[in-house]
Formats: sequence, structure tokens, C-alpha cells
Amino acid sequence: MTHLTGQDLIDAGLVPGPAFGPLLARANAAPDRDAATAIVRDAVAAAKVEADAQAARVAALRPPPRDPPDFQIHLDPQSEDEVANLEAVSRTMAILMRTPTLEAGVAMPDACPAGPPGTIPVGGVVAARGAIHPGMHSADICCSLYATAFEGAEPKAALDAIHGATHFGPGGRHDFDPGPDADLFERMEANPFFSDRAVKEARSHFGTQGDGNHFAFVGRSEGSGRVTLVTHHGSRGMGAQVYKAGMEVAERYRAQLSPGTAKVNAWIPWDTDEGRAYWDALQIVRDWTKANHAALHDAAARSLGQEPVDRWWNEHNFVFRDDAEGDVFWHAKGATPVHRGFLPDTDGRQIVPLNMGAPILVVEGKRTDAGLGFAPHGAGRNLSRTAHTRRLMERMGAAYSEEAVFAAETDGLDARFFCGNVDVSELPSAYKRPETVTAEMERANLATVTDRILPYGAIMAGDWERDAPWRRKRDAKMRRAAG
Ligand SMILES: Nc1nc2c(ncn2[C@@H]2O[C@H](COP(=O)(O)O)[C@@H](O)[C@H]2O)c(=O)[nH]1
Ligand SMILES: [Mn+2]
Repeated sequence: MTHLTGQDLIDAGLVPGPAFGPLLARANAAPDRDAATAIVRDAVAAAKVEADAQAARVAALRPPPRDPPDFQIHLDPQSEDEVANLEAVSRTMAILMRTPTLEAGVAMPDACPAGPPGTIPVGGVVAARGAIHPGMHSADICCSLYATAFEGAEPKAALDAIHGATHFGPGGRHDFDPGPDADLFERMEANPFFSDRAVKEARSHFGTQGDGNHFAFVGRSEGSGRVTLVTHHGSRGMGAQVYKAGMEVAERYRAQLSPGTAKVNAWIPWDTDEGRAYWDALQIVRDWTKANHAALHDAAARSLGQEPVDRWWNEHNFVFRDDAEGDVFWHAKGATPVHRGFLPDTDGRQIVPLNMGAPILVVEGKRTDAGLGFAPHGAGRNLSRTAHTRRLMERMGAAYSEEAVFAAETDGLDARFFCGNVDVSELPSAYKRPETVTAEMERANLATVTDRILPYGAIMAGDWERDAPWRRKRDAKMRRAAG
């Protein structure tokens, strides 16, 4: 019998880990010192073979060095704020494109920064070879728009119907029936990116739309005259959990494959078990989100007593792949896909909202050198939410109040905030001028407007955090600064 210790294994060149205990037990059970030494020597040789194989696997996944590809920006600045926005978007795109997987990039006419420099901007599109970057499709995976047209409905009745069916704000609900299909849960249970919490939230967040700029909009089609309901939301808490799990896996790869890449631009190599599972997870999230829109529209139709006569939808925070291109993954963080190879379940019509007081555009397009298969997904912001509120306070002085801004900006609209509090950062002035974005979209040949849904009214969450102590303090400070 010999008495080897963990230190003897370390001295032999082994790295401490769960295999140490069983190895020591085997070595110490050997009949003599020579036999024990042979067991350790074999273990060292096996560890070296595994380390070499792992190094080869990592080397095969590491993209070859190359110069960052060129990128385009379709912004046409019309004011000082827009010039500053263009500079910020250019800065972030230049850093982003150094990510070694990226082969092409473009920023849409609604682009604005969304994080520290190097983060893909809102309105950004990038193509990655053999890699899925969770940080480049946004935490709100599959944020999307869904439209239903009715032949004989009145706009107010349609808005009342969706108001009664829907739920805005944080958290979930327990009164929405029917819930998502059972087969979605079977797919979630079989996918490693869905934690227990993600599955739970897939159930409780069904029938909800969240907050921020998610909305339910009712308007009338200029082309057909049909009253059309449009909802805008993403995958709620479930998608956020999948995103978080994806970022954790991507971070492990980043540390080995590309430590110089920013954490936010980490990726999961596509041709791995994890890459394939993450791609499948994105498709499950997409199916849940589409079903969530559809369920709310069905509920509104039931309450209206109307059969829908037309339906279409598109996502704008997602990863797209054209099978004809193999392993190129197009990441859109706030961009509308128009290339038919990206669109498995539409007839080519896509939906671009601008603000609650402007028409929602129905657009169609095809892949061009300028847009690479994408169009803008909205109007975008030049200022952050806080900076926009501060600007209004400065301009209006003592006349500023949320109610005064609301009255001025929603005149003639049936604009509703679900929680009862106005959210100034969601009123039309918070967004870029719709005309500028639309003109740039058409000038750059990104997409063509085929119809416009003229606004009747909209519902959004509203400012449910208005009375939070941090908000009261911040607003008081901004009012004092504005004089
Ligand atoms: N028709 C409406 N459009 C709106 C409203 N609030 C925002 N928006 C537009 O949506 C896009 C998309 O936003 P994102 O969250 O996906 O980045 C945004 O740029 C705005 O132009 C609204 O109430 N009604
Ligand atoms: Mn969105």
C-alpha cells in the first residue's frame, strides 16, 4: 500500500478536480509504489490527450484574424441632436464591427445607441459567420408586431375590446384563458436554455404585453378602409431568462475564444451542441411570442363579435438565417426583415410603427446592397427618456406638467395609459420625426410603403413607477435645474 496525496497528483502535473478522489483511491489501493506510480503516469498521459483535444476544438472554433468589414449608416441628421446621434451610432458601430465573427453591418434610419460604445445600436443589423451573439438580438427576444384587420368594426369598439383583453405593466396574470399550447412546454422542457423560472413565466406572462413602448394600436387602413388592430411586444420574462442563459454560455466561449472581445459581444459557436440548442430556443421563444399576440387578437375578436379578415406579423429583435446562405446568422436589434429568405411565415408585408399619433406603415422590400435585407423598425429616439423629459421641462418651464404634454400631443387621439399615469417618454415627441425616417427609408431603397394604418388610438402601460422614491427625487432635481 502507498499513501499518495492530492499534492503528489499536482506535483505530477494534474489539475485538481472531481477526478482526484477516485484516482487517489485507485493509486493507493495498488499493491506497491511502482504500480501506484504507473496509475498516476497513465492519468497524466490521458489528461494531456484530453487537454490537446480541447485546445484543438477551441482552435477550430476561433475565427481567423481579419480586418473589420465596412459598414453603412442610413441616418440623415436634421438637427444638432441628430448630428450627435449619428456620431454616437458611428462610434459604436466601428467598435462593434471589430468582433471577429462579423462579416457585414448596417444601421437603419431609426438607429440610436443602446449601451456602452461597442454595443449594437437599436436599428443595427450585423451578419455573423457560424456564431449566435445573444447580446446582438436584444434581451427582449422576438419583440414583434402583429396586425389583425376587421371588415365591419368601429375603431372605438376595437380599442375597447383589446383594452378588456390585454394586460400591460410588470409581472404576469392568472386570468388569461386559453394559455399557450402544451407542445410549447414540451419543447421548453427539452431545451437546456429554459430554466424552471423561464417555463413558469412562459405560463404566467401569457396574455400580457409588458411596459415601455409596447402598445396596442387601432387605426384604419388607408388602402382597404379596414379597422386594424396592431400589438407590439416581445417574449416577456421568459425571453429575458433565455437571453440571460445564452449570455452565460456565450461568456464561457468568449473567455476561451476571444478574451479581447467585449462581454456584450460574446457568442455561442453555431456548430456545437449549445449553438444548436440556442438556435432552437430562439425558435421556441418566437413561437410563444407569435402565439401571445394571436391569443390577444383572438380575445379582442371574440369580444367584438367579429371574424378577422386579414392577419400578418413580423419580429424585429431576432436572429435570421436564409437557408441558401448556410451558416450566416443575421442579428437584428430593432430592424425589420424584408428579404424573403428571412420570412418563413409572412406574405412579404411587414409592419413599421412610428409613434402613437402617426400612421403605422405597411412596407415591403427585398434585399439591396444598402439594407442587406432589412428596413427600419420604427422612428427611434435621439434622446434618452430622461433627457427627453428634461428637454420638455426646459422648454415649457412653469407650464410643464405631464397632463399638459399629454393634452398637447394626443389631441384627436384616443390615447390610454393602462395604469392611469401618463408616460411622457412614450408620447410622440419622444421619437424622431416620422417623415425623416420614412424619407430616408425610401431614399436608400430599404423598403417601400404599400399601405398606412391611420391612427385612431392606442394603449400603453403608462408610468407605473411614477411614485417610486428614486423617480420623485430625480424629477424634483430636473425641475430645479430647469428653473
Ligand atoms: N404606433 C406607435 N408606435 C410607437 C409607439 N411607441 C413607440 N413606437 C414606435 O415603435 C418603435 C419600436 O420600438 P422598439 O421598442 O421595438 O425599439 C419605436 O422606435 C417607435 O418609433 C406607439 O405608442 N405607437
Ligand atoms: Mn420592439
